[in-house]
Amino acid sequence: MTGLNALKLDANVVVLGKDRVGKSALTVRFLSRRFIGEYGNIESIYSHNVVMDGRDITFNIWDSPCCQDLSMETSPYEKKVQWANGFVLVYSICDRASFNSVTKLIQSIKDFQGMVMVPMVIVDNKRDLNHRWTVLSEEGRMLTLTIDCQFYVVSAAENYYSVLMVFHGLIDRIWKSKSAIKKQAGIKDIVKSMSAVFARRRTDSL
Ligand SMILES: Nc1nc2c(ncn2[C@@H]2O[C@H](COP(=O)(O)OP(=O)(O)OP(=O)(O)O)[C@@H](O)[C@H]2O)c(=O)[nH]1
Repeated sequence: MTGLNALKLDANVVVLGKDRVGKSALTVRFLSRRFIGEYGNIESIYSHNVVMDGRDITFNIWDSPCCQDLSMETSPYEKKVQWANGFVLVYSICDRASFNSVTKLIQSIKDFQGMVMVPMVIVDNKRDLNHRWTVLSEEGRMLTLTIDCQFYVVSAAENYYSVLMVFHGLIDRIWKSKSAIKKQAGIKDIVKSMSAVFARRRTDSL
């Protein structure tokens, strides 16, 4: 269960994207600061505690092989999406189809979560392979403008800090969205108790 108090947050994060875009590389880079090259096809949930901006964050990061991500009708996918508080959507600059699949993922997440504001970030990975690009970073930037989310250009192979920024940015979004939900729930409680008081007064005066 996720929770929010003054300085503590549990965040369930799902990393999604087409095959071989670097989902595991990105996740492992964040968790261990390392790039190990080959990662296999194992589905894993990693738990990781960090302190960010004075907040105690527990990340639960679900890294799964691609094909499950793109079979959007299946219930494991739906379950995963509903479990998440935030999403890292990855494409590779060398793979145009992976960029197109991010657009589909965004739509499916919105459909399953049914929320207006779903915290997500888009990651343009493998920037070290600039000579093999098929997707311009401007295209990724344009995509984020249409859905109000953050955009990161990274190379999981070459740089730890850019990857760290991805998870930093996402946690900020999750934090804000949870605070907004809490506030809304608070307002609803106040409205409920006021309605109860007025209803009681009406019955008393009859
Ligand atoms: N040059 C370069 N290679 C990368 C980068 N990130 C990942 N790779 C390589 O891309 C390949 C796929 O990386 P993975 O992290 O396994 O990709 P994935 O998205 O988890 O793949 P699936 O598990 O098949 O869905 C591996 O050979 C990685 O070494 C990067 O930033 N630059």
